[in-house]
Amino acid sequence: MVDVPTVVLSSAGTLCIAALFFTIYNRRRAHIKMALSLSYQAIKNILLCQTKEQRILDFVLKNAVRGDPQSVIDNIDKYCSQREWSMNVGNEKGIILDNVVKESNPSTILELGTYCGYSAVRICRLLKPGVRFFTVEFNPAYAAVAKQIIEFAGLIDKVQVLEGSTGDIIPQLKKKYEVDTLDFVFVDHWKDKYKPDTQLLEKCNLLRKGSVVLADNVIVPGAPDFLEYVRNCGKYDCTNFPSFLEYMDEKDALEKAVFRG
Ligand SMILES: C[S@@+](CC[C@H](N)C(=O)[O-])C[C@H]1O[C@@H](n2cnc3c(N)ncnc32)[C@H](O)[C@@H]1O
Repeated sequence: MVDVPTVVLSSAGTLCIAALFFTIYNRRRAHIKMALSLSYQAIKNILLCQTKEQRILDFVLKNAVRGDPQSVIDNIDKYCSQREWSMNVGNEKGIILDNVVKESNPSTILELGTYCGYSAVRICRLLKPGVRFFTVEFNPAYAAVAKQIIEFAGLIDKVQVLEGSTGDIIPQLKKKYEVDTLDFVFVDHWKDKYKPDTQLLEKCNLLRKGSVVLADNVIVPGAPDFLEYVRNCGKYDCTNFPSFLEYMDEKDALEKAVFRG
């Protein structure tokens, strides 16, 4: 015999659980999609005995034009939008990055987080001769792929890939790399390091009045402590550039913080 109160209660319970899952999915949609995509890639890596970054490199070597940075960028975007999601800044935010680089016309640039070298190629293709560009990466496998991609793009003379953690390398920039101050910093490494590394740049006197700090992914994965700091510490003039997460239909943004000196 059907027990009506039990059926009603269990249906209500099922509905509540479904609503809860739906809410969590909606709030964390980008994170869930990324996690699913990365799990699929991890299985593919094991089956093919090759990393995704090596597959990106192979695709570039096979399809892009040697010495043509734009064709390198286009082919990375093609691979990552059509085949395997990757954490490059991507084309939509890349256009904002291009505009901020062009308008600040930098002579000395630091990038925190190289990965496969996509943004390094993207930035360096816009730079006049003689500009110094340093990019920091602590994963040796990523740094090796980045160097090959940068070399293929014809930009190896413009770029110094510094292998190590940002916390170790930033304090060495003045003495070891003869950097006076930085005109432009692209912050795109692990999000919990955005705020401490920005403060480290200040502490090491690497920022001057007008230095531009441009941070990616301030919405997804998000860097709330960094945003709170640059917007409220009184040392920066901030502008937010809303956009979309690389290769996904999810809102993200870049934050530009100009040091007041
Ligand atoms: C989002 S990816 C960089 C993407 C790249 N800027 C682009 O758009 O093509 C972040 C990279 O930062 C590196 N990374 C994270 N924390 C770091 C740290 N503290 N020091 C050096 N590299 C770091 C990671 O290994 C990863 O390759």
